[in-house]
Amino acid sequence: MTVEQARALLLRCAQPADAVEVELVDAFGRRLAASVQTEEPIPHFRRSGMDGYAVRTSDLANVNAAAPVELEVIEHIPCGVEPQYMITVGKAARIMTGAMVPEGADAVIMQEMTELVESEGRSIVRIQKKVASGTNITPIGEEAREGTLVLEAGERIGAGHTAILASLGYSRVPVYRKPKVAILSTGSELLQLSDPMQMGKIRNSNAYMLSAQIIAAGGQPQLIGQIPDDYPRAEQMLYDLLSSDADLIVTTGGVSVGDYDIMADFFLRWEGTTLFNKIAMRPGSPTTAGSWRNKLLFGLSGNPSACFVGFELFVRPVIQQLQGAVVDHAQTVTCHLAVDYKKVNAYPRYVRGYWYSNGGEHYAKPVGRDKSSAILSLKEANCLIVIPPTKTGFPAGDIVQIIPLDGAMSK
Ligand SMILES: Nc1nc2c(c(=O)[nH]1)N[C@H]1C(S)=C(S)[C@@H](COP(=O)(O)OP(=O)(O)OC[C@H]3O[C@@H](n4cnc5c(N)ncnc54)[C@H](O)[C@@H]3O)O[C@H]1N2
Ligand code: MOO
Ligand SMILES: [Mg+2]
Repeated sequence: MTVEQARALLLRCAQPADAVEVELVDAFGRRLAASVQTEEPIPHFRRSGMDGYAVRTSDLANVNAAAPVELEVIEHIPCGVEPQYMITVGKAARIMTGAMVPEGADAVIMQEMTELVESEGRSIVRIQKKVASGTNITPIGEEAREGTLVLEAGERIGAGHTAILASLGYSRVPVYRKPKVAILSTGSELLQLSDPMQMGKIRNSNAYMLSAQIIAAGGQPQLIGQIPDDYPRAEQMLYDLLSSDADLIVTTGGVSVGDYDIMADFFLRWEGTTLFNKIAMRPGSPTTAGSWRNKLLFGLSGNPSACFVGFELFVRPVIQQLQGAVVDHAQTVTCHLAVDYKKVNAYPRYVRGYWYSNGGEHYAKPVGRDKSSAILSLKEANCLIVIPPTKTGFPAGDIVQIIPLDGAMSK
């Protein structure tokens, strides 16, 4: 099965979770659970774009430096105040940026183009230049008419979304619930983080790496712990988790063909439907997944880098779709290979890489050690470079696609 086929199968099984309401200040990074329309036009009143004077341009039709026009200033209009008077022939109003333009006025002339004269207790503004009708006035509805769809369900709330929600009066926002993702690690070699090192054993790094990846994807990780490679115990634990309130279950380790690869056995024997247990890719070829009563169970590889890649390609899009995101395909960026890639591959390879721009072009190069068992190179990677199957490798300069790793598998 190809990566694309496997993703399509998984995404067919993932329905958005229910919605919850959160305070607007807590909504950043969450996904909207409802679309948002304007109730009023934006802006909802004619707004001045400058500090100056609201005028009738017909009063300035014949104005020039030799023949200035003098208008009587009948009102001062600060922001937030409704004007009291209409501007009629020969009149003007002092007005501030953001304030409501009075009836009758059809332009705002900026203060720097005018001169204010006080004469017999009256304020007179002297103008020497013409302005076009509409100058420095933002018309009603310039940005959006009443009833405009401004945000769609599933969009991720950023700073701009927050400004829109605030201006529309959303102190609380409907967002999708964070999917709960249970993480279970398998392996008799696994130590707790605080355990002293023992010969032949390792600490359980995958669970914590996955926890970080789940948070980055918008999910809520549940660290269930680790179990030895003991089939009856694993089976009991897995059915308990499948019946729990977790939205997804992710396991690590034990999916290959080894004597103690208990997850591979489980996926052969369980009551659920195994969607795939082998993917045409490296690393992570033994990545396995299935569904049990509409709940997905992922068996990711134990090898840290294979586990990482399996999560990015398959679990991340599911977590995103559970929050209403539209996940159609992995979003890739076209780059030049910055160095030769000479490894022979029978399958597409998702190489941990670093991508950057130089002279207006994007480049990507593999980082560190490319082995599935590697841990240290993971922190260097900001992308996965997609290397198609090759018998000869690719020279530097060739075009490749990359998948950015800044949480950007989909918009
Ligand atoms: N004869 C074959 N051997 C292997 C094959 C194969 O096709 N034929 N596939 C290889 C590939 S590819 C991969 S990937 C791995 C998959 O291994 P498993 O998913 O079965 O994982 P384990 O056997 O449990 O462990 C592998 C490796 O990862 C370490 N590990 C496990 N859990 C963790 C953890 N929580 N944190 C950190 N590291 C972990 C474990 O100690 C092992 O070193 O199989 C190849 N073999
Ligand atoms: O598929 Mo394995 O992840 O290459 O090492
Ligand atoms: Mg194994």
